Amino acid sequence: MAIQRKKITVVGAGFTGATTAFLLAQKELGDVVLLDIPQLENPTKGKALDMLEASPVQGFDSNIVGTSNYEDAAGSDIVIITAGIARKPGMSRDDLVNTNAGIVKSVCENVKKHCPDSIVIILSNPVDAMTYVAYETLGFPKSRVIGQSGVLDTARYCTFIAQELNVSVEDVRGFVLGGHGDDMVPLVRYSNVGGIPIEKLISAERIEAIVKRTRTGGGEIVNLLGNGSAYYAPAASLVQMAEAIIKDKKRIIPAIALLEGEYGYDNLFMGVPTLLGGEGIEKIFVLELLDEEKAALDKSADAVRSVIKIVTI
Ligand SMILES: NC(=O)C1=CN([C@@H]2O[C@H](COP(=O)(O)OP(=O)(O)OC[C@H]3O[C@@H](n4cnc5c(N)ncnc54)[C@H](O)[C@@H]3O)[C@@H](O)[C@H]2O)C=CC1
Ligand SMILES: O=C([O-])CC(=O)C(=O)O
Repeated sequence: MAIQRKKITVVGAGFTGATTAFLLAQKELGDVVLLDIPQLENPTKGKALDMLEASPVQGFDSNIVGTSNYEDAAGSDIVIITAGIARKPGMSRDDLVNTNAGIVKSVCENVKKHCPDSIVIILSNPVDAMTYVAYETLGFPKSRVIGQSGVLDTARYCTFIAQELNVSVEDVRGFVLGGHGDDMVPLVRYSNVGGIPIEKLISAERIEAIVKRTRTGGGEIVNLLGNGSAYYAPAASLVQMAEAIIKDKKRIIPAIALLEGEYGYDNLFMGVPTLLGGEGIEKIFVLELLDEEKAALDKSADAVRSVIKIVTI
C-alpha cells in the first residue's frame, strides 16, 4: 500500500505564508498547498512553482502547489492561517482586529467545509483574538485550534539571553506566557542556560532590559522593516509547531490555547505551555506563579479580553 504523505495547507501566501511553505517543504514535513485570494492566484502559483524548482538543489521531494481554490486543500492534515493584513510602524497589532477577524472568519468557513479533520494553527494578528474567531467559526474541538505566539516570543527572549552571555542559543531555555502583546510575560524564574538559572548569570537590570525588548520584539522588527512585520522567525515558529504535530513529538511548546479554568481564566485564548502532539494540544501545563508573576499575567489576560470584546464575528 502506498504511504500517504501528510498534507499541509498554508492560507495567505504573503511574507509569513510563503516563508512557512518553503520551510515546511525543505523539512519534508508533507506536501504543501499555498493558498491566497483569487486576485493573487497567478503570483501564488508562481511562488509555489519557484519553491518547487528549488527542490532538486535543496534535495527535497515535497510537492508544493499554489492555488486560490479550497478544493485543492481538501483533506489537509494541518491548516496554517497567515491570511490578513500586517501592521506598519505606529500601529499596534490590535489595530488589525476587525479587518483580520473578517478575513479569518471567511477562511475558517472554507477550512471547516474542505478540511474538517485538520488541526488549525493561526498566525494572523491580533493572534489571541484571531484564535478565538477561528475556534468560534470552525466548531472544532479546542485541541485542534491553536494560536502561534509563544514559540516566537520565546525564540526572541532566548536570542537576547544568548547574545547577552555570548553562549549558544541551544543551551538557553525559557518561555513566555500570556497574550501576544506588549504585556506578555517572559518567565524569568523558569529560564536557564545549561541548567543554570539566568538570575545567577545576568544582573537584574539587564534581565529587565531583555524582558522589555522581548515584549516589544515584534515592534522592533516592524520599525526596522518599515512596511510590514517579521516573517522568518514567525515562519520557523509555525514549522516547529507543525513538526511537533506531524511527528507526534509530544513537545512542550508555548501556544495559544482555550483556557477553561487553567491559571484561573475561563473561556479565554492565551499563550500557555502546552504538550503538542498528533492530536494537537494534548495537555496544558499549569505552573505555580508568584504573586507578581500572576499579576503580570492578569494584566496580559485583561489586554487580550479587551480586544476580544471588540471583535465582531
Ligand atoms: N502571531 C504572530 O506571532 C505573528 C503574526 N503575524 C501576522 O500574520 C499576518 C500575515 O503577515 P504577513 O504574511 O507578513 O502579511 P502579508 O501581507 O505579506 O501576507 C498576507 C497575505 O494574506 C492574504 N490574504 C488576505 N485575505 C485573504 C483571504 N481571505 N484568503 C486568503 N488569503 C488572504 C493576502 O493576499 C496576503 O498575500 C498578519 O496579520 C501579521 O500581523 C505576523 C508575524 C508573527
Ligand atoms: O509585530 C507584529 O505585528 C508581527 C508579530 O506579531 C511579531 O512579529 O511578533
